[in-house]
Parts: sequence; C-alpha cells; structure tokens
Amino acid sequence: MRIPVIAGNWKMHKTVKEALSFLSTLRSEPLPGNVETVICAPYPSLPALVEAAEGSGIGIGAQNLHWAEEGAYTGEVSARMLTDIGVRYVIIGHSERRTYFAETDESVNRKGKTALKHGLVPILCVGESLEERESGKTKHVVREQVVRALDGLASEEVKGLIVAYEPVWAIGTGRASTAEDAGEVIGFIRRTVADLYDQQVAGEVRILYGGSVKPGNIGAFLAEADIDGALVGGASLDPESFRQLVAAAAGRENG
Ligand SMILES: O=C[C@H](O)COP(=O)(O)O
Repeated sequence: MRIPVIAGNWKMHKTVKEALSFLSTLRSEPLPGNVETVICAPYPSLPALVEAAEGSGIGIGAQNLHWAEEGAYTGEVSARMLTDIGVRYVIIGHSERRTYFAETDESVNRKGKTALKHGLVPILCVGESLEERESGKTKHVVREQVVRALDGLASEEVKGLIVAYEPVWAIGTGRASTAEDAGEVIGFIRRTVADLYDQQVAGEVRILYGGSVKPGNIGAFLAEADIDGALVGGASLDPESFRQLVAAAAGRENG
C-alpha cells in the first residue's frame, strides 16, 4: 500500500512570520496520520518551520538544491545545508525552474542523485507544455523526462522518491487536467518505471498530480488508482484549504 502524499509548494510566498502563522493554524487541530504531509517553503523559512513542525508529522521540504557538495556557486544551497537544518524533502525539476532558470533533464538527474545520497526525498517534477500536449506528444515528453531523471539510479533509490506529474498548462491557471487524463498519464509513468526497473519498484514509487488542485477537485484525482496524492501550489497557501486537501487524502487510505 502506498501512503498518500499531500505536498504544498509555496513557491515564492510567505515571510518567516507568515510561514509560522500558517503552521500554527495548521497544527491547531491534529492532522490525519495516514497521509504524508509536506510543506515546501522558501529557504529563509525552512529552519523555523522545521522547528515549529516538530512532533506534528509534517515534513518540511525545499524547492530546489544544487547538485554539487559545495563550492563556488553563488546563490545556491547544497543538500548538506538542507539536511543540517532538518529538511527532509526537496522539489526537483519544477517546470518553473525548467522554464525560468534553465533547469535541464541533466541537472534534474544530478540534483536527484545528490538529494538521494544525502537522504532527502526528491519530489521529481515532470510534465508537458500546452504545445506538446496539443501536438500529441504528452507521453513521449513525459517518458523522456522520467527516463533521463532516473538515469543511473538504483531500484532502492527509485522506490523512495516521489514523482509529480504537473502538466505545465495546468499550473496556476485554474485549468486542471481532467482526473481521467491525469490518471492515464500517471499510469503511463508507472509503466515506464516498471519498464526501466520492475513491477515492484513501479508499485512502490508514489506519483502525484499537480496543477490547479483545490479542495473541490482533489477527490476526483484521488479516485484514480495510480494517483497517490498531489503537489499543490495556490491552494497550499491557506491552512484551511491545505487541511481539506490532507483530509481528502486521508479518506483514501487504500488507493
Ligand atoms: O508545484 C505546484 C504546482 O506548480 C501547482 O501549482 P498550482 O496548484 O498553483 O496550480
């Protein structure tokens, strides 16, 4: 049984004070224990969030890292710096980083390897653009991204990572994929993992949907057998809406 994951990606939102206020509201009532609940916040809030989340079961994640151990990389943050402060997850290859910061499949692969080496759980993002979708290339594009991202990773490493399928055209647009389409692509990603590794690995890796997920539509995504949760942007910024997403995933224990 795969444990569902609800991961909030705050992107470039919230000061430290705002982050702590969110967490305090979120913690005011217990969260279900059968959902892996993750908040990926901007770097400045991470130490305070790790401390404030202690004992809550909420995992704290970063939104990027550098693949090198250390060195002359101005403005970058290493895996060791993240684990040192208690960060446990890291988003890798988000489409915004691919689009605005020249992230490539190669850098995604390197970052994933570094994250795993340091015991961080990578949340590896893949997804097609609108143009790619409209020209019927969705599966081809997603397969290439998955194959390249996983290149050189061992079965045990792949079992522990989280993949997020986020069609670029659905991110922040209010235009979510249909649950059926997302379920089909995510099933295809799982079969791709089975081709590259085996059925056991494919059966263990968690694959999330991301792109305009809200409390009102998450149920449909979770009803798809291959969808193990969601990577959520906008709707993760409000503690009540985030709580509703976690509650929805809790009701889908045996997905
Ligand atoms: O990482 C999260 C995604 O980019 C989805 O963002 P969104 O929920 O605001 O569409």
